[in-house]
Amino acid sequence: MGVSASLDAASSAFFAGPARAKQAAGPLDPLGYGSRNIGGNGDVGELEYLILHTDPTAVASKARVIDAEDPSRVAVNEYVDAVRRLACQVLDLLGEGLGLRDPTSLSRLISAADSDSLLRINHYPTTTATLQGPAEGSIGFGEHTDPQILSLLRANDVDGLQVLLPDGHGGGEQWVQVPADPAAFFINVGDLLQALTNGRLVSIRHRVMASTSRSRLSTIYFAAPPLHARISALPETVTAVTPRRYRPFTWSEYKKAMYAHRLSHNRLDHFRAPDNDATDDDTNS
Ligand SMILES: O=C(O)CCC(=O)C(=O)O
Ligand SMILES: [Fe+2]
Repeated sequence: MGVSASLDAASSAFFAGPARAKQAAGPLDPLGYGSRNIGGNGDVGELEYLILHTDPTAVASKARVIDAEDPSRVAVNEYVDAVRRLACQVLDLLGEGLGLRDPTSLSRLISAADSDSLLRINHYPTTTATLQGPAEGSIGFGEHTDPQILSLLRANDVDGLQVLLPDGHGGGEQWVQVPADPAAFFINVGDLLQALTNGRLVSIRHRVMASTSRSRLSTIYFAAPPLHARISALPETVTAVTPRRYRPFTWSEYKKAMYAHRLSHNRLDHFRAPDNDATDDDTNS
């Protein structure tokens, strides 16, 4: 069985298990098992999920819950190793594309031994699997941007993911369905990558709509820097015409802002460079 199939099998078995066993992986502190409650500020969704820290010691202690048969937690560790390598390759290509003097400066942020990266496994149950059951068209996972650097999402063949495309032709912003493709990765720019590239790359708003008939299983690797990492626009992205948009901050500071607000909040707004406020697109009316 391939790396992805092994993890999917372990995840499906975990979510199909008794509530008591799932609760044993929680409570969210903030990592662990959660259900419906998807934010500290009243955000709810029609899903259950498991969040694991990706450092090998944390995987060894927490991944036991989805990998009970396997004492070395092979499924989770192998998956994390593979997606971390893929994330580094994507970041190196972006580094090249952006013309960075050191194209590896982005990937080095996430490959540090103390990186704060996470693995999140979401399970969106069907109507028959839940007591109340989601109504067709209800929100599975509310709109948000991913806060980290890069997200690598893989899901089964059940649709639901949508992205908010900016107003291109005067018709306003539009939610667009991302067709499910179990063989593909959906790669999301996170808020930190937007800040690091001074807004050249944009963290896109997305959400998941619930389905009543088939359950969606998605696995997302959130590539993050170490907590103390200083996030500041790469010098190559700051020019006379594109002045610094955000003040430097640490990932730890950013996480605090994240926990203080609702999921849908635009957290980067709190980190705007002071002298850039007047020149920004949305404040110059
Ligand atoms: O489950 C999905 O397909 C997306 C969920 C998501 O956006 C997230 O966990 O950040
Ligand atoms: Fe997300």
